[in-house]
Amino acid sequence: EFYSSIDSMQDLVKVEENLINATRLYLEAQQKQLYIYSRFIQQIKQEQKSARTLPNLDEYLEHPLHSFRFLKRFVYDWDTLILGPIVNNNPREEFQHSVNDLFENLGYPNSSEVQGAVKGLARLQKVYNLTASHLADGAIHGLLYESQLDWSDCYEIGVQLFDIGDYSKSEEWLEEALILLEENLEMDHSDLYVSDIREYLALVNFELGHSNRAKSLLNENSAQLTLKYLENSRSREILEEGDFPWFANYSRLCQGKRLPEKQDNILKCYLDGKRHAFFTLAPLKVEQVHLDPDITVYHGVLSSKQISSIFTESNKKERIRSGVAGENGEDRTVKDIRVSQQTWLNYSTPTMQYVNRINEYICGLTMRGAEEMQVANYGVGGQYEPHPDYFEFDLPPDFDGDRISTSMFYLSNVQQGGYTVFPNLNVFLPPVKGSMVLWHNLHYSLDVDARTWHAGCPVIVGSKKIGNIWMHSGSQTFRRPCHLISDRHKSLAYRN
Ligand SMILES: O=C(O)CCC(=O)C(=O)O
Ligand SMILES: [Fe+2]
Repeated sequence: EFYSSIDSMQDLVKVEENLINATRLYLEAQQKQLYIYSRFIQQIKQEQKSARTLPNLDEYLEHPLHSFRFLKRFVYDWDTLILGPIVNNNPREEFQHSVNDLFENLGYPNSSEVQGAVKGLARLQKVYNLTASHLADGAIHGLLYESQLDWSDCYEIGVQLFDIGDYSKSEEWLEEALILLEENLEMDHSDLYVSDIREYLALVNFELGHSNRAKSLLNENSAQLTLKYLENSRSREILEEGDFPWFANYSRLCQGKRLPEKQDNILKCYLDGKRHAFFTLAPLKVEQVHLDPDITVYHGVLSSKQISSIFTESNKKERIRSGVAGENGEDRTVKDIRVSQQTWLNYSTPTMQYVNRINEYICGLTMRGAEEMQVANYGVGGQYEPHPDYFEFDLPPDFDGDRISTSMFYLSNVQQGGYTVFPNLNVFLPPVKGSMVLWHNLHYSLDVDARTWHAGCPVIVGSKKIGNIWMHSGSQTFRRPCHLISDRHKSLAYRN
C-alpha cells in the first residue's frame, strides 16, 4: 500500500523513474527497427524503379542475377528483416519483461490506492471545512499552493466519492468539474465530457432524493439509458452516519481553535536541570500544556542527527499499514480511523540506547516492560481518530500491566495540519521536530484515565513522522506509587 505513508509514496517515484527508462529504451529500439524496415522498403523501391526503366518487367526477371536476388529477397530478406521482427517484436517483449520485474520488486498501485487518496481529501474537507472549489484552486485552510486540480481530476474525485456512497461531496466535486470544464469548451470532445459529468450528477442527485433535478440534468436523446434507469429504480437508502459526539471539538482543535467553554489552566514553561543528573549541564526545556492530567512537551530532546539515525534503522525494516486493536479480543484490523504505516525499533543501536535512557530520565519511570518504539509515518490525509492508548480489557498477553504512559517523539515538522489533539482537554499541539510529548494514560490508582483520549489530525501538507514509546504499569510500583485516596473518580464522567 502506498497512499497511507509518504515514505511509501516515495518508493512510487522510483517505480515511475524505472517506467520512464523502460519506455525510453523501448522507443529507441522500436525507432531502430522502424528505420531498418523503411530502408529495406526503399531499397526494393529503388530496384523496382530501375526494373521499370527496361521495356518490360519480364526482361528484368529473365536476367539470372535479377531472378536470384528476387527470390532470395522472399526467402531470406523479407523474413529476417521484416516479417520475423514485426511478428516477434523484441522491443515489446523486453519492455514487458522489465516492467514485470519492476512491478514484482517495487509494486504498482491499483484503484484502491486512488480511493484511499480520495478518502483522504474528503477527510481534509470535513475536518478543516474546505470546499471542493478552494481545494481545486490549491487554497487550503488559509494558504495558497501552486498545485491545482483540473476538471478531469475533480471528475475522478466525484466519481470515486459516488462509488463509496458519499453523495453530497460527490455532487460538490462534479459541480466543480463542470465549472472547470466550461472554461475549456474549445477542447476536443468537451461536449461529450459535459454530458458524462451531467449523467453522474443526475445519478448523485437521484441518490440524494432530488429526482426532478436528476431528470433535468439528463439529455433526452443521449442519456436515454440513464433516464430509463432512474425511472425504474429507487434511490439507495442513505445511511446518514451522523457525526460522532467528539467530532465538533476534534475538528475545532485540529484547526488550531480552542474550545470556548473550557477554562484554561495556568501553565508555565521552564528549564529543569534537577530532574536527573543528566540534565545538570543541559536543562530540560519544559512546556506544560495541561495540568491534571498532566500533558507536557519537552523541547529539543532529539537532534536532527539522532532522528536521521532512527530513520536509517526504520528504513531497513518493512513498513506495515497501522492497525487498531480489534473489538472483543479480535485480531488487529485495518480501518480508516487510522491511516499510517509503521515499524518497530528495539533499543540496540547507540541512538536507540540514548532514546531509551532519555525517556527514563524524563518520565521517571522504568523502561522495564516498555514496548519497542513504534515509528509511524502518515500519508495523504493520514490521521488517527480519537482513541485512548490504554487497553483496559483486552490486555495483550505479553503486556506487564497496561500502557501507563505515552512518550510521543515528533520526528518531523508538518507543513500544515497533523496536530495532536486532546478533545476532552482543549489541547492542540502542532508537531515540532525533536520534541517529545508525555502524558499518563492511567491514574495513580492504575485505573484508566479517559480524559486522555487523543488524536492525530489529518495531515494537510507534509509527511508526519512520530515515534511512540509506551511504558507499562507492571514495574512502576515505586516509581509512581498510588495515592492514599484513589484518584479514579476524576475521569469517571468521561467514560462511556
Ligand atoms: O499522530 C499523533 O499525533 C497521535 C498518534 C497516536 O495517538 C498514536 O499513535 O497512538
Ligand atoms: Fe495514541
